[in-house]
Amino acid sequence: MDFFSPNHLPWFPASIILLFSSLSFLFFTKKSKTPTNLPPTPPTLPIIGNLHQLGKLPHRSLTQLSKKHGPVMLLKLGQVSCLVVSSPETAKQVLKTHDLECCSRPFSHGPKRLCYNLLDLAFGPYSNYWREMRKLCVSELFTVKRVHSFRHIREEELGKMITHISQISPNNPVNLSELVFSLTNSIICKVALGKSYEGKQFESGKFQESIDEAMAMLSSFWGSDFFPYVGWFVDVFTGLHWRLEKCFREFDAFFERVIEEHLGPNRIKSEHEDITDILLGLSKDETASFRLTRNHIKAILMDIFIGGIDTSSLTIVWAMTELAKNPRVMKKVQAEIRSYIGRKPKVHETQLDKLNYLKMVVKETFRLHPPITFLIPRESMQHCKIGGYDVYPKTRILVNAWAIGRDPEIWNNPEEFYPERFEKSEIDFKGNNFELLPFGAGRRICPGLTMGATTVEFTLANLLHCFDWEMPYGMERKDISLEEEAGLSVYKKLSLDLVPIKYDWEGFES
Ligand code: HEM
Repeated sequence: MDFFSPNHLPWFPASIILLFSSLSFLFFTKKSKTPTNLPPTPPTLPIIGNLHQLGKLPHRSLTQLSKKHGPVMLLKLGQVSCLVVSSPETAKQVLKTHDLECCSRPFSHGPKRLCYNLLDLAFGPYSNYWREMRKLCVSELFTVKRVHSFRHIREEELGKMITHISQISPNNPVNLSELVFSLTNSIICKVALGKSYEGKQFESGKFQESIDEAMAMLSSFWGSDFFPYVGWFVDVFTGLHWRLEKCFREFDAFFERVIEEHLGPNRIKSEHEDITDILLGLSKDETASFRLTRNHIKAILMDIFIGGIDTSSLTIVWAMTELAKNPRVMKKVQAEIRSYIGRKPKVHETQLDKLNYLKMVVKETFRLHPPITFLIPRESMQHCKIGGYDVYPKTRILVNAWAIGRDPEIWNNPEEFYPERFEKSEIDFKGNNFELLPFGAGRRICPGLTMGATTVEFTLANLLHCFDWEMPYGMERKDISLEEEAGLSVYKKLSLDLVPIKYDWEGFES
């Protein structure tokens, strides 16, 4: 039969259509027959899915769920598919083997507004822009050399805190949670902005409250993130929209003032550049791959505030809490520091490398209390397999670093604070060991790792060198609370109050 003869011409297009529809039928039927191997999902409720199972402390609830359903689970959070991984092997697959497929960030309304339409590093999706921005930040702001150049700031601010504690009347407790927050806040303000701000710049009058509010906006449950089309109504109804707008305006006005001060004629040029100086300098570079605008600078400053203050301060507070509960470890780490430093009044940053047991104490603190328990959520961009299960694009991914740190398959007596476990172990927190992930790993690993770890070690070394720490009158060690409160980071719910006893150098024998 000649299909091209004029008599058969109408059949030709019809057959083509038929052929294509049969092929596509076969193709789709074949595809639907390919078994998709989705990870196990705990039982869901209509509409909300697994949201009701998150509870007040999601890192703990999801650890419990993973004990039942395994180290790879697929949750339904409203309309959003969310993969939760809770073992070193599966974390490695997300953060290393499939890092490229899994290194975007899910969209969220809080970060979008606070981080200038996601011009920042921490919450921006993976893109050419993000890669360039990360390169610029890593090579200009977060190098080891740069971290060392801010040493004078850490020394000055810590010196002030030690003097303040020394002046507390005998037997009076100090609120270490408040003091340490104020310390890391002053350090980050001076590093980023050149001077410390007490909070007068904000309506609340308290810097901590403004930072807390920003953290709340970033970690809040945004209805519109999980229920497209209708969720915005929940956000308006709960007042979140209004709070976000107010928080953004306050920070924006604050950053604007700081930038104006840096550009103004009255600015006294200091021998030390702060991060705003560096960014303003880079914004004049016409050869750069992209031109930094004010919004880029403000977005990076926002990341530094959000990423740098709470994470370091709450690690120091958790470490002091565990040490106060474990006098054996406290004495051992103090003996190490004091025998190495001798009668000198302070520990210098250059001496930290010799304090091996202190470093183990810090690792043990990160193991039990990683500040960002799920890291910052990631989002897959392409299909990949994690733990043998299919993961499709646009899946939100949570790595439960908290669960991994307490997994009895990996750690002996995981609930015990026992720094000696790191004595003969190579495990570190720099992103190569997936058993210990306080800073994450892969393309999105925390660029402030050196800055954060140095602040934590340096502060602890000096607090432990200069003072002995006793319990407040009428309180026993077992009364010290380990209760947590979850936000973007996991805090100690009740403040840590301890009595500082100035160390008696006369009686010291080295
Ligand atoms: C003890 C201190 C700190 C801890 C535990 C910590 C932890 C983390 C974690 C878990 C992440 C997410 C990693 C991932 O998604 O895989 C992160 C990202 C980030 N951190 Fe830190 N951090 C600390 C200190 C700092 C400091 C001091 C700064 C800045 C001055 C900083 C800036 C950032 C930024 C900008 C990101 C986003 C990186 C990206 O998405 O590319 N952090 N941090």
